[in-house]
Amino acid sequence: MAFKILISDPLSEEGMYPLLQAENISIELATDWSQEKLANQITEYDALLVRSQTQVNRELITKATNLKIIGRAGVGVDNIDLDAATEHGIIVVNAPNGNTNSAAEHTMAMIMALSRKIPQAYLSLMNKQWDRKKYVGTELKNKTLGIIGLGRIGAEVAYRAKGQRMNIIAYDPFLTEDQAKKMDIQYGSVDEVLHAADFITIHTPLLKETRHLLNADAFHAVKPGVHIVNCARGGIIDEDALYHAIQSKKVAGAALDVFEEEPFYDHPLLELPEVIATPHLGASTFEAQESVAIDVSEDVIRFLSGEAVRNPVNLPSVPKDILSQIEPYFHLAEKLGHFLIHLANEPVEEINLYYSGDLSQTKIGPITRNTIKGLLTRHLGEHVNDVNALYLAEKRGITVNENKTSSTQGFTNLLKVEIITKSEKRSVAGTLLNGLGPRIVKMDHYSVDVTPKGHLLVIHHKDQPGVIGKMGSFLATQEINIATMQVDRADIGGEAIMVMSVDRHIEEKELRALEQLEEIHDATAIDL
Ligand SMILES: NC(=O)C1=CN([C@@H]2O[C@H](COP(=O)(O)OP(=O)(O)OC[C@H]3O[C@@H](n4cnc5c(N)ncnc54)[C@H](O)[C@@H]3O)[C@@H](O)[C@H]2O)C=CC1
Ligand SMILES: O=C(O)CCC(=O)C(=O)O
Repeated sequence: MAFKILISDPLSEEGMYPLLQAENISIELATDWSQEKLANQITEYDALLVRSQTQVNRELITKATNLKIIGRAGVGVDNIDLDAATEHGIIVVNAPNGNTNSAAEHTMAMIMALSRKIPQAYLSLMNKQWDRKKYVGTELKNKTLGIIGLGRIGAEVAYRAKGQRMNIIAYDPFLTEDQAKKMDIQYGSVDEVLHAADFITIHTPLLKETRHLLNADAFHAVKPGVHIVNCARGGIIDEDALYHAIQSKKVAGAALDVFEEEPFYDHPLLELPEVIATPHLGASTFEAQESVAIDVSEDVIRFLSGEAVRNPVNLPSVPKDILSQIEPYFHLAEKLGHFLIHLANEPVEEINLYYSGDLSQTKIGPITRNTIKGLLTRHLGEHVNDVNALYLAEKRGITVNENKTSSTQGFTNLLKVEIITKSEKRSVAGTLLNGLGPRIVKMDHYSVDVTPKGHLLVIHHKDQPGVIGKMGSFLATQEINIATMQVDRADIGGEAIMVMSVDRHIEEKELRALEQLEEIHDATAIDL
């Protein structure tokens, strides 16, 4: 059978070589097609290969009635509607490693161009001016580089910046102090990075939690005269806030490779002389493009020939017959993982899973992997799946232990998940209640009965009369409706918890306002 492959963003010709060599595959280039033409023609194709430009949205996917695989030649899959692809049974693969080096080099080029005002000086020279006073720069040596997101690219930037004799302070939710020490860099919280850095560079994915990570509050906290670099994703910086921070001279300059909306032909930030920019060129080198194109081409060929792919983004790895036996536990496990990671105040070093009752008789490997997936997705994004979850945990130095126990604590099946960080142990346990579905029944040493779905609010507070009333009034003033509420306490008058399910997402600033109430120790919002 011959397969038809459509390539809708420019890919390296050398990188397409595996496809050109493969039997039974024909390629069509659609780099100049409009989104409309793409939507009209997509039904003819078995595979679609893209970079970051093509918007593989639900509308396109719905029309792609023959599509089996989407290959993303690069890391970020935010231009692909993964839920729609999964619903339509289309596998998405990416190339997470091929452009790391180029993106790190581009970041260094941006840092250096920014510190020495090279683009501005070049423009001035092109305008026939020889101005040596205006373009006095700043040395990098002995300056502090703050790195937010120390994954593949962030870590490569750290190595290179050390070569410039910069001091490095970094924050990543998976970075421990020990790991930082081994890399000879300083470990810091986001606030510490903001306060200490002369240059701040971001290398996180764009996630719910990283959207507008650098906002007006963050620019308020930074050192005056800081330089900002973003070669990760537009949207991680609040562009309006950056504009005002530069205008007020709090931020001395910014180097941007990525923007909230791309492409654009006119952008307010580019009217500021302190801003230098490139049109999303981080991965645009011959080497990176060849490498990512080869990686996705090979995965597409593997998939169309019935072989296992190397970089699946949304592929369920569990065979259908096993999945049908464990499916309800599978979902419970992912929710438990996702719930628990929100209780971690420090990087997780160890994850322990305790299976008991009926669960100890089932195949637990896939359930463990889905728990880890639930835990990691919060910070690593949608490319974590049950195929790569254990590998990604190991890469971050997290130990995973599975245990089968006979202690069912009265439930016919129970999965307890425990995380250990440098200074604490947190846990959550869940069960499948016959006829009632999944429930979270323990949070640390407290007993609860919570359906793991929707918007949850977890509060630690002092057990005393009136707290529940105060909470209710506060939420009412924010027009947040409470659907269910659970309360438990350690001792009368001691530490207590409330777990509520509410009708909408609770914003960070609402949580901080809640914590201003005297009896509330901390408030956490979890969307499951
Ligand atoms: N400009 C360009 O052309 C390119 C951009 N990228 C983008 O660069 C970014 C980083 O890519 P990789 O390093 O390959 O990804 P990665 O997955 O290896 O690293 C991302 C890191 O961000 C961390 N993180 C998540 N939430 C965080 C938070 N709230 N605060 C601090 N750290 C957080 C994660 O723990 C992880 O270690 C992605 O957004 C990717 O799409 C990647 C390649 C080229
Ligand atoms: O395809 C490109 O050039 C963009 C690369 C990128 O942003 C990524 O891999 O996340």
